Amino acid sequence: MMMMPFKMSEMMATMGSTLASFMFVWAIIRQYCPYEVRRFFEKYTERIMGYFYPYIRISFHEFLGDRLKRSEAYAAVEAYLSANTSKSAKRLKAEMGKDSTNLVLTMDEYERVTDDYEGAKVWWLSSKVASPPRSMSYYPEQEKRFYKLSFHMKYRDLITSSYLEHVMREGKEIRLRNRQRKLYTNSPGYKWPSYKQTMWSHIVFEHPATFETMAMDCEKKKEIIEDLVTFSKSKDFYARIGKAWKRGYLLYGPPGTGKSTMIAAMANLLGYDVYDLELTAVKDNTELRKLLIETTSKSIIVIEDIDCSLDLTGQRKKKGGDKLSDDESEKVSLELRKEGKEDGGCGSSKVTLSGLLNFIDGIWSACGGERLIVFTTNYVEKLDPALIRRGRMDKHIELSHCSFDGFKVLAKNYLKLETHPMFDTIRKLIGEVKITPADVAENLMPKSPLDDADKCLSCLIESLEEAAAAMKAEELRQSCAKKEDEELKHANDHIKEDEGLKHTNHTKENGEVWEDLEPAQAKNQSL
Ligand SMILES: Nc1ncnc2c1ncn2[C@@H]1O[C@H](COP(=O)(O)OP(=O)(O)OP(=O)(O)O)[C@@H](O)[C@H]1O
Ligand SMILES: [Mg+2]
Repeated sequence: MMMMPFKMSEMMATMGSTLASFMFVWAIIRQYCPYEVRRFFEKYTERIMGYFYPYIRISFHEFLGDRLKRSEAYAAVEAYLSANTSKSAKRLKAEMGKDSTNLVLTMDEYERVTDDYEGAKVWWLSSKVASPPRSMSYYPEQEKRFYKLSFHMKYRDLITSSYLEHVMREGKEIRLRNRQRKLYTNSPGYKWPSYKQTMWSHIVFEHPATFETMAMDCEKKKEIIEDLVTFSKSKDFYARIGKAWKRGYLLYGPPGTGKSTMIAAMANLLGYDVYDLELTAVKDNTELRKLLIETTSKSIIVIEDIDCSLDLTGQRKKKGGDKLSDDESEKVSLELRKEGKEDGGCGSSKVTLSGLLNFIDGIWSACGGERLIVFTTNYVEKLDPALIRRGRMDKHIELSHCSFDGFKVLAKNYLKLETHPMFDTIRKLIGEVKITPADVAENLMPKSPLDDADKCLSCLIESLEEAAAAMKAEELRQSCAKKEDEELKHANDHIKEDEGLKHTNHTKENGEVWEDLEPAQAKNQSL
């Protein structure tokens, strides 16, 4: 028993010196050995350490295997750490954020930060390893970045079930908030070369329109905003009622009333991407379905001017307007193909109404979820009722001529005016004439640096007066035309009456006919 302390201290000394020599060897290996040797030692030291080490470690690699796509989990961790730990980290990396307006700070390489979650302490390390150069590799760099999460094994359940879920959820939300939104198109002019797998091409979506800047009735605006926000928060509701999480909007009204502007405002309100679908460039229903599958969630699929996009009956029309038979249609198709005109370009689409209906609410339409489908048209009455029935186009929104409320929004946007002595005149005139918000906006736009608010408002009043005069002249012309029509009709009726008396045909019971006789004379003859 007396020997124990001595033996213990001796043992400790031996262990210490072994560890020191091990560390020394390890330092030399790290410094001078080639990658393969280093990796070999790393593997075995990690295994040995694993037996004694009370901590659990989880790695999140930026690229998994040979995949070129960045790992979603890594990106979520990166976003989470940049938002939650950039205040505690001492070494940070700065990168330009979206819109190139602000800097985003993230942990620098080999930086370690701590995080607390329900009483558990965890450590995050940002690191990278050098991977061996591959003979067939396309990319020259061989650094693989990863995050390592360490925590005590007593928190295993808490961390693996709850903390990681929390990190992923928050990270994804932060990424969504910070991401550059995109405007996609399937137009052939923008198509990727065929080796690219996607059918959509995109640019950054930067439209500045918001509901605040939209000129329209305040109540209607509020209702639309509430509808959109409710939709975006209704994932569970849609799941409960067994309906795909999507909603159709039909925007209709004359040109220049803000249909396209409203789509941009919707995208900006909800933070969605926009897929601008050019139907005439879609070859057939199969291609339409492929396009649908390639859209992501949190997006708006837009078909503008749906009434003139296609003949959505599934059949081509002859020049005279009659439908072609299937055979004739196929013949035309072949001819067009021979002439090289039917290659997916405009006007050669074989998308049918049923294909489009399937696109909107067929089984495939449920993939992805959280999507708005928006149609715009100037002529709602031209559309097939099946296309716009509730359930497909759930909300019909009419965008109409500019009201005084609408004008006030535009005056605030363009001239920073909330009130002005000229507003009364404008209120009176705008109630009498039909003017689109686009026309009002054009009048309020300063045309030279010297144009002030008074000049712009006078310009608008002038336009409104001209429109009022034109409207009165048109009303007068119409009432004159109506009067003339009535007089003409009256005169014609008289003539017909006279002629009716002179030229009535009279038939005897035996079938003989007397013509050009007065009715009384004819009656006498028949007797
Ligand atoms: N309601 C509105 N609020 C604010 N600006 C508007 C509104 N309507 C039109 N504008 C202005 O007019 C321009 C044209 O509007 P927009 O393209 O949205 O009209 P539209 O209804 O889509 O027309 P079209 O039927 O011809 O496609 C926009 O750039 C915008 O500046
Ligand atoms: Mg438009």
